[in-house]
Amino acid sequence: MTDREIKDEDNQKQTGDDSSPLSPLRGEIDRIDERILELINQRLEIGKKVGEIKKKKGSQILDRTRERMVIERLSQLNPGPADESLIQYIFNVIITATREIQKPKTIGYLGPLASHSHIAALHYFNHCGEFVEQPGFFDIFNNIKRKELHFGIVPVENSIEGAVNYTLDLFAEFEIHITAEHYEPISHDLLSITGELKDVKTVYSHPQAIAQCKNWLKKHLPHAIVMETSSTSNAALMASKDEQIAAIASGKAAHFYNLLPVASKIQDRGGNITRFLVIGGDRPERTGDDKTSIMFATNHTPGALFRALSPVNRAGLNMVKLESRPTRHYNWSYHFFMDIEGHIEDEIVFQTIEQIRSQALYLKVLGSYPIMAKPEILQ
Ligand SMILES: C=C(O[C@@H]1C=C(C(=O)O)C=C[C@H]1O)C(=O)O
Repeated sequence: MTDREIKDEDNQKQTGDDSSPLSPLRGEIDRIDERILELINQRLEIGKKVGEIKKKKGSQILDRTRERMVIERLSQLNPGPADESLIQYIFNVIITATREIQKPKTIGYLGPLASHSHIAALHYFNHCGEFVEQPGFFDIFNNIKRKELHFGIVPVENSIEGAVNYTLDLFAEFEIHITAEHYEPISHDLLSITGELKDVKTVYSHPQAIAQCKNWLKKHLPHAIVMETSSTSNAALMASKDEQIAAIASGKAAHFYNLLPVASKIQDRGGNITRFLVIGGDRPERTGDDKTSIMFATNHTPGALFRALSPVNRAGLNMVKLESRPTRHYNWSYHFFMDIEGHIEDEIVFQTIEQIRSQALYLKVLGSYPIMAKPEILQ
């Protein structure tokens, strides 16, 4: 019997053998889950029909008034013990899925399956939509431009490693706007087929993940061979083919590649967060708590950047980010990427950007979108 089969049997013993007082209750839960599953799918089928009628009538998919009524009615009907906020949370997800199925949006992410970009996309879009694996960041931008994708999600900054230059450079190359920002905590698990430390002879992962788990590996797997892969999800794919290979990858990769955790959260340091940008789709309306991203280039003359930044200071706006990247047209000339608080529809933001434009060689507004709170994470 393999270790995995023994683990499965242990699980069964804990949960499903006939003599356990848990088993009739677990049986009931299974049957209730089947009914919930069937009802969710029925609701989605009806959603599709509603969508067809709306398409014929030329009406909008989203009907906020109706959505509010649905939630309020259920909150009133709710006999408990489910908390009102739980009911609202669950039905908001179901309603989003019912809306999405009427006009599925396509979302591009850097693959393969279970990459950090994929996980960020699933979290940001609440698992609703068609998630399309892309071979590179360039393809995400290019396919949005060609209208093959509605949205894309790309990393722009990591709390430990800093700016993701490749993404910044693509904003210079493409006329693609930012719709939202999303912070994704990055955590590493060690995954393998058996989930047993003693079976692990080789560890695969992306160099960055290996570096972030160095001490753990030294302590728990001092003799293992460590091999680099192009992504953590590629490592998970390798581990799914050989019992002696373990991958440092996200916990979610276990689910996609049918792996078990040997150990969880093995990074030497907590607080690793990546900021992603959602690109494409409609331009978001002003919410009152927004951020505007711009990029510009200045003359290569003394004080040019200082002059370009002075309007921000004069207007009393909060500049929350400034990055520079070589333009790659002329040596020592730079693109500047700046985030300021406020929406381009705020008069003061608009006027300030126009003043920067008058000082710049060129300026492009990348988008105004709601500010997301940075998550506080502990190891
Ligand atoms: C299904 C509909 O489309 C959307 C989804 C809704 C839902 O899931 O209840 C409600 C309103 C719409 O935003 C509908 O209009 O009834």
